Amino acid sequence: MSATGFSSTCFNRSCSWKVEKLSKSKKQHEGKPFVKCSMRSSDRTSQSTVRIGVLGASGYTGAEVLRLLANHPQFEVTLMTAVRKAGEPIASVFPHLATQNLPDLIAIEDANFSDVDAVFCCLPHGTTQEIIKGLPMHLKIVDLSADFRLRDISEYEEWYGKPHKAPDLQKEAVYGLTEISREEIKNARLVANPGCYPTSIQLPLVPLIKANLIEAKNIIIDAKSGVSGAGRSPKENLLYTEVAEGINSYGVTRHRHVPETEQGLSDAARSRVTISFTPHLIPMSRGMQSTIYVEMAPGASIEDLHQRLGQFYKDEEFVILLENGVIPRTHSVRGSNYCLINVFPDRIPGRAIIISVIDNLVKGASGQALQNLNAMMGFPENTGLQYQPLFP
Ligand SMILES: NC(=O)C1=CN([C@@H]2O[C@H](COP(=O)(O)OP(=O)(O)OC[C@H]3O[C@@H](n4cnc5c(N)ncnc54)[C@H](OP(=O)(O)O)[C@@H]3O)[C@@H](O)[C@H]2O)C=CC1
Ligand SMILES: CC(=O)N[C@@H](CCC(=O)OP(=O)(O)O)C(=O)O
Repeated sequence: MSATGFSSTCFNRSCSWKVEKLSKSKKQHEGKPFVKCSMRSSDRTSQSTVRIGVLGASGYTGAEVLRLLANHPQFEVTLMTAVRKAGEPIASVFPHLATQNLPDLIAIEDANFSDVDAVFCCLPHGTTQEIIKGLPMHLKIVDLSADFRLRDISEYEEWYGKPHKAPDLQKEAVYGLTEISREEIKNARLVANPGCYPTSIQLPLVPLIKANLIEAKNIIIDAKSGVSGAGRSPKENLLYTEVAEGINSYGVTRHRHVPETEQGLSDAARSRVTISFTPHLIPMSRGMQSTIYVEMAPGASIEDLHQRLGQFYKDEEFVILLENGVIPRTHSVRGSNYCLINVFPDRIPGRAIIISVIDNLVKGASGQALQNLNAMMGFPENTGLQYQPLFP
């Protein structure tokens, strides 16, 4: 019994121990995650618990992994790293996570990876490949950066402008677009989690290209992202004054998600696909929309495209084809792992407009990463991911 005369079961993950309630009012917090486990995390580790490291836990995708894991009964965060924020408790970096029982942030050099079973790498591009190289072989790794997404190392070096530091690891990395590569992901040790734009584009296009319902040429993508897509590190172009009340195109003709997207579409087409892609930064914190203009194959109709996507994703929990005419909105996926898609007739005969929306931090990053680790560890893919969208 706690001082308030009330005890409750720890809400965080698989802990079945009694915990002390922090609030005076039982009614106010009953059944909600406003309880703090009084045990040390090492006491809670049991055989069924998977010990998780979050590298880069003080960034946006790291924070999102932590938020999602609060609802995961088997994954227990035992290691969290940072650079500028190393040494700080998570509550001082992210007060919204203050009620979770999490270890303090430490420098990666001080991490003991033998006490961890799996890691989410939420680190900047280029740093990940060096760090992963030094990790023990028993670890399952989901890398959220772009370091292992491009199979062709020379293409990586061309688009990222530097030599790849772990080309051997690239060979074993599996590209983690879950709904498309599930079987390989299940057996992978290292998964390269897709970029947010490539996720929102490939999910609708891959099934259509595979079924020869659209031409794998003349594909035009106009995409928009919320500002969290650029990470939490301060940058001049991300200042409120630069982003608010405006729209900023960037990476015009040369965004690094072009080769990643073309790689996936080319695999689907079994021939080289090139795309026109222009991303935009828009004044919202999270969310992403890709509006995609395609040429239908001779004889194909909007109904054929709609039917194919509905059929392809009928057993998928997270990819949803909307009813005819319903417009996907970023508000309808905010905070969730869903991708909503729909197909519309273009005024130009023979062409179609496809709209796809995701939350860049969830299906576009941490949610898909958790979906992948679930698959790799043999858990139901939706574990910890059953958040309804936050609307409006
Ligand atoms: N944001 C998004 O929507 C998406 C991001 N991604 C990718 O995920 C990765 C993480 O992105 P995001 O969370 O947005 O980035 P942030 O900039 O928000 O966070 C980066 C994290 O990495 C740490 N870090 C910075 N430099 C180093 C270093 N040299 N060595 C070790 N750790 C370091 C930071 O620590 P500290 O804060 O202490 O400096 C922080 O914890 C990136 O590769 C990004 O491209 C992928 C899909 C979508
Ligand atoms: C708004 C914004 O800046 N977005 C990022 C994309 C974030 C993402 O998906 O992915 P990766 O960085 O992991 O490739 C960009 O355009 O570079």
